[in-house]
Amino acid sequence: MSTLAPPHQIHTEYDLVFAGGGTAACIIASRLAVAFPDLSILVLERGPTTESKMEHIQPGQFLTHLAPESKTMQFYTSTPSEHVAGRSVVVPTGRCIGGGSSVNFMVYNRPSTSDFDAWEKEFGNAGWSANDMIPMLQKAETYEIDPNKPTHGSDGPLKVSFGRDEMLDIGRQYLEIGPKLDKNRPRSDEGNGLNEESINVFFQCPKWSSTDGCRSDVAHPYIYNKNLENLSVFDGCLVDRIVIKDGVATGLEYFFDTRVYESAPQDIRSVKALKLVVVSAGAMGSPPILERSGLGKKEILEKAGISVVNDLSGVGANYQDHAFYISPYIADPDSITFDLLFRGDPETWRIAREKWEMDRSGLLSTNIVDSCIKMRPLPHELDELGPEFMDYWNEVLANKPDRPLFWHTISPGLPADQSALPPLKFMSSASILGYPASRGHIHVVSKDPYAVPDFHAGYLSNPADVSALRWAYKKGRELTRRMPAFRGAFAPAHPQFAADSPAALTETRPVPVDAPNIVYSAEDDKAIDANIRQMVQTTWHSLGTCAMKPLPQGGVVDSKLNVHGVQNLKVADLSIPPSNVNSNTYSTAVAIGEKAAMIIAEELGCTL
Ligand SMILES: Cc1cc2nc3c(=O)[nH]c(=O)nc-3n(C[C@H](O)[C@H](O)[C@H](O)COP(=O)(O)OP(=O)(O)OC[C@H]3O[C@@H](n4cnc5c(N)ncnc54)[C@H](O)[C@@H]3O)c2cc1C
Repeated sequence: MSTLAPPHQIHTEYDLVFAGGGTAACIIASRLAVAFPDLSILVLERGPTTESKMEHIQPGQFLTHLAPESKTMQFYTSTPSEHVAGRSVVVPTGRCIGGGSSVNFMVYNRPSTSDFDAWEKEFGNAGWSANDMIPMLQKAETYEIDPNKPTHGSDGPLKVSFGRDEMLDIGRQYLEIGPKLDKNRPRSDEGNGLNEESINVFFQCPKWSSTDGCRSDVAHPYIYNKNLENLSVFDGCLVDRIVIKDGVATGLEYFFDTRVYESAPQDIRSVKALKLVVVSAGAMGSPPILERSGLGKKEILEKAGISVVNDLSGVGANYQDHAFYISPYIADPDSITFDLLFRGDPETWRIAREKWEMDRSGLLSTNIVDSCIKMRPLPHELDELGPEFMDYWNEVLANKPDRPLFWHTISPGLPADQSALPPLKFMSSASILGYPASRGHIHVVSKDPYAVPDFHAGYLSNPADVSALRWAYKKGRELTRRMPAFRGAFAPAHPQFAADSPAALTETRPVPVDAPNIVYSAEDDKAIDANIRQMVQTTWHSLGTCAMKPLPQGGVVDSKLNVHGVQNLKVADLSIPPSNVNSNTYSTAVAIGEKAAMIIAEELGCTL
């Protein structure tokens, strides 16, 4: 990590200037730089460079970025909330060139057709339906698993594969036991077909990595490996605000970020954008930049001492994530899991490094998710979810059969703070809520770009979300207790059931597949709900804070990504989805990046 003054030679003007150099930004900037060799493009990223760094190349290093002292992650602490047992949840986001793509867990998952269709039909955004967006997904990827599979891509820059090695045994057991336990949910070779057929099937989970054991970030294929002369991407540049004159965005003001360049002078610098400013700082980074520029809700800006340029009430509102609920179980000590790697065990790391260097195999060549299911209640299961779930069901899911309620896996290891864990091997039953009903916000509280924002994650403020995760707990537990590697629940992280309850955590060996399911009492359900509120955390899928909607509905950008009421200013990243997408969001950020590049290219007079 460099701590010297930045060596950058940043000119005073460029044609296009980007605030943020993450997933969407790298794609847009690269596509435009290739299409328009005469255009000068600048990307200012606050985090460090990622070029050729092993922690961004070896997939198995994903958890290292979440260490508290990490310089590649920005941590946002939410205000304490009664809905999560008085806790302040922490939401990290990628903070480096490549953004989330360079630090994420590489789980490959794609939205449902109805997710994109809603953006067009329900929010009036022409050009954003699934028919428009599926080609964007295809353009970006090479689906190494089967390049000819419908809706997948065959020659895009991002590689998708099952990784270098065979699945780890816990992933294999999940795929074997799941369909045996649940006859209505068979195994399939496609869980990402974006349609109804991909729901309620157990499938091997693809990864955003190549068969040669490397992470598929955006920074390497779109930026570093292309070496484009008209594209400058600079690290350690914290964008403070957009310069807006007479309703037109004319450039950016920025500092050199002290977390990357400790000794850099802290004077404010400016750069002109002759044609366009693109804010692409992610769902947590874009609203603060807009607000510091006077674009936001009047009352919030005035309270922060910022002059209002345009009263846009939607900036920073509508915050969404996918609530994540992990229930850890103890695994057979002979299982292969990530736990020793997570704990930093030197011998495990030595072997993993040797394997990766030898033939790109081993734990460092993979992530922690080998198999999964996108689960949706069947008609006869709806009663199990309770009455407070039904309004939500009718509104969000009932008429959209391609939407899951949650995504589920059982992972070999426990990706958590290791300092508090006993030296066991774990398997984690993990559920990610597809379309949480709860909403939060992120707003600035002052002009200072280093000031901690007012962030409220909003998790579980709607009881329907708790009902969904309660059901997920029960489903996950039934599957886990039948897996051969099961050696009992890790009780401190589970609901505190009464000792005489049939739900008490007494089992220490697997039960037969045809064993009866556990019957939970109303008291047990309360214990589960309390545990959900204690345990729920981020899935790192922040989105929706500069929603693409009409202004009267609280929209921030229009369907061409123009900020309402300002010329030459677009937002393009995961802040723009007006509604959520089923599960892991990298693919959606990629599709938005490809779409934004197309929109801007068309406006500049060329078809991509
Ligand atoms: C830990 C983690 C695990 C994840 N796991 C998965 C997964 O397994 N599968 C999946 O599909 N998705 C996953 N995701 C989510 C996915 O990676 C993100 O949703 C996606 O990358 C977001 O893309 P984006 O372009 O919107 O923003 P980002 O990629 O976050 O880019 C925004 C960039 O802007 C920069 N920035 C912010 N403010 C400023 C400023 N003021 N000045 C300059 N630069 C600024 C940030 O540093 C960042 O680099 C994960 C994310 C994280 C953080």
